[in-house]
Amino acid sequence: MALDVPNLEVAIATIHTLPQVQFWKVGLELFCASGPIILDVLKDQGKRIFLDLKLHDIPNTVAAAARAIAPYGVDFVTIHTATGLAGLKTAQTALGESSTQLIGVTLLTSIDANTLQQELQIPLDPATYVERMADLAHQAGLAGIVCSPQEAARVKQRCGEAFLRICPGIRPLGTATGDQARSLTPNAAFAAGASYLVIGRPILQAADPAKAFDDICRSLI
Ligand SMILES: O=c1ccn([C@@H]2O[C@H](COP(=O)(O)O)[C@@H](O)[C@H]2O)c(=O)[nH]1
Repeated sequence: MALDVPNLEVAIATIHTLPQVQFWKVGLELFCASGPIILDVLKDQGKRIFLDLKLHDIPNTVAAAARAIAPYGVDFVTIHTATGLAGLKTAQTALGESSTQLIGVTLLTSIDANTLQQELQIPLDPATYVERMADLAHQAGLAGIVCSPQEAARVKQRCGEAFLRICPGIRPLGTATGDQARSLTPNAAFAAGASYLVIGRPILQAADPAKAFDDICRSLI
């Protein structure tokens, strides 16, 4: 679950409201507000951690950032695949013996074909662009990628089962799509080959977040 909340106090309250959640994603908003202390809070409670910092810089800088992140002992950390092969490789090497798995963000799930082709002037459809980025991440030795559930099946077929497909852009029926442009329901996402689903607002903004979480889990059985 995405712990997309504004500060440490709200984060702690949210973790207590949803004790059944075992794997939390800490993103830019919370990490900038709280710093690494939120990681200690989650570790003290035995939770798994996905640190979604989406590194994107020159190879020397992403490697230095990865070296600084390694001692946190999180499960996953993200880097944009558009960093390029050299940056992906140096970041992967910089994590060294750490158990943290490096995950490449291929194409943000908020980007649709029109934005990709007209605004960003990339002459590919999203699925083809994601495939290219998945290939780069695979070649660089990363553990997997973030992609939309709409591309999960193609990436699984291309890069193999062991290469993780972590999918945000998850929207249970009847929930607002918001800024997510390439989404699927939880059930359809797993059926398409997602290894992990990342879900934030459909649970956090529900009238009863614990019920929303349980309903999603039940929909997967
Ligand atoms: O391509 C991406 C990469 C990361 N995210 C993150 O996932 C969650 C999704 O939250 P929702 O509220 O369920 O939309 C959020 O933290 C994003 O930063 C993504 O959506 N797409």
